[in-house]
Amino acid sequence: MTAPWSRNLQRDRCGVLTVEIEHVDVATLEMLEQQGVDCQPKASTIRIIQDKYLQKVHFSQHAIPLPEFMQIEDLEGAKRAGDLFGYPLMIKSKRLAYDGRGNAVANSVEELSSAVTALGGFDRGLYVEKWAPFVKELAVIVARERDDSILCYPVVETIHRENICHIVKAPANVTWEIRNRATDVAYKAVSSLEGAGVFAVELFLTGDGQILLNEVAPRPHNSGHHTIESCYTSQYEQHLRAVAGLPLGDPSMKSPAAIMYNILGEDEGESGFVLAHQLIRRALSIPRATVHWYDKPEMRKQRKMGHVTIVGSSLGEVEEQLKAMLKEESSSYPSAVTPHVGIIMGSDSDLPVMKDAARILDMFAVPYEVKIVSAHRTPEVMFSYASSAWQRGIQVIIAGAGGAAHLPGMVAALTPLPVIGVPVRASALDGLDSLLSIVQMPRGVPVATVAINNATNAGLLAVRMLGIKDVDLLARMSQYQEDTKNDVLKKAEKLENDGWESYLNP
Ligand SMILES: Nc1cncn1[C@@H]1O[C@H](COP(=O)(O)O)[C@@H](O)[C@H]1O
Repeated sequence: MTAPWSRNLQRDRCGVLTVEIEHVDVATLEMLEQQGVDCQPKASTIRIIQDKYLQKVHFSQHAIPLPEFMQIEDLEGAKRAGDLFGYPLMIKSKRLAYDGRGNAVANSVEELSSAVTALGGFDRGLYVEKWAPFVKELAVIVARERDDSILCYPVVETIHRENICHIVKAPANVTWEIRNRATDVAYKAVSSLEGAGVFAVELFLTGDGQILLNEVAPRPHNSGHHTIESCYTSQYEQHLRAVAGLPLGDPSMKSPAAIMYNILGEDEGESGFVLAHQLIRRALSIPRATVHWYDKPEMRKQRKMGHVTIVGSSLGEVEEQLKAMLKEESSSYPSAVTPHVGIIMGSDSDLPVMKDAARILDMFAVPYEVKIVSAHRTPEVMFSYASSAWQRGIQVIIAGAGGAAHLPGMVAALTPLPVIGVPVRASALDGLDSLLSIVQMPRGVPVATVAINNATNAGLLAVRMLGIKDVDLLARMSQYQEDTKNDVLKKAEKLENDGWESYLNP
């Protein structure tokens, strides 16, 4: 196949690779210019990509699920579409529709003609779409090689305000099944097109779990800006690799979560610049935030002037930091260090035992939280704690309880995180009751159970689990084992040298 975007690759004497781009849309040009690329595009375009109506026809021919649509040429046609699809009705311009431009909603038949006028009239080339009852908007950046091989980036959630992309959350907070479905539709859509490079596939998630294709942008896209900081290969690098016929890079995320916030012009002119700079100042005080300023000469309301990406260990964490950044009076930000381990126990009477897990985590400098959560006395608290822990960035839960110790098992049933159970000796049965309550879990819901009252081992096991993706932590664990061994060797030597009687009565 031919690669529509690049035919001539040249390397100058300094080794700079020039990619001659032949087919490019206006948004790509803007994007490349923002990245400091000098663009001199040729005039030719690909119809299927430039004309959104034809693009939709193309996708429907490939049985890719999308909202119903039809072309309109006059007011009568628009009214017929309204009768067929109902209101609100989405009216779109076939070309040059992006960043909120080229879309208008008619809420009733009376609003049809003003919506059409707002789009520049029927001569612009319009089509209508049945309103998609979406609960979330998702997007997938898909990279396609010159040899047609395809790689997909993680599914993200895009949040729009007045039709303009406002926030992107990566990965999207949806089930694994929905992520797979979204990736599948994105993959099929890009497979049905021609060309090499990255494509942004915008999708609707409906209330009944359907994924509908909204639009495909054949270029790096706002929904992929986060990849610069959060993925092993940014969408820009990937785009160049793809058009240049070089091997594609790894599209997976190197940080568990990222949030991207578009800096939109809040006011015209100088006062808009002042407001944007205040926001940037706040963004710069967030430890893992990166500011991108596009250096556009003119500030206009709602114009994309730059963006901020915050990466972190969970969506909950980066969302909190973004929230703080957007509060104008805010001067302090939630620390980048969120607890990695949750230590929970059924009662404060368990604390003398459970404190040992906290001591170990302190020793290894692992951030943690300690809470009282009872499966029987505060079941609602237990439910919300366990079901939100993952999103908040907790990676391991240590749960201790005595007697009818149901806390670890119930928590394990409510979270995909590993749960370590500590049987606490709390009753007349000497802890055997809690040991059996914790260890005898049904198949499918595992709890790693330590010995009665041995919260120390729970702490150590949590450190080992976290060490899987933290080489420093694993090295410290190895040192701890070395120190423990040396302690024993020293004692053995002393016993050998002093004899047992003076060892016991020094
Ligand atoms: N199983 C259970 C449910 N809610 C609390 N417990 C456990 O009951 C024991 C006695 O709690 P308390 O001292 O508050 O009476 C504690 O070990 C506590 O984990």
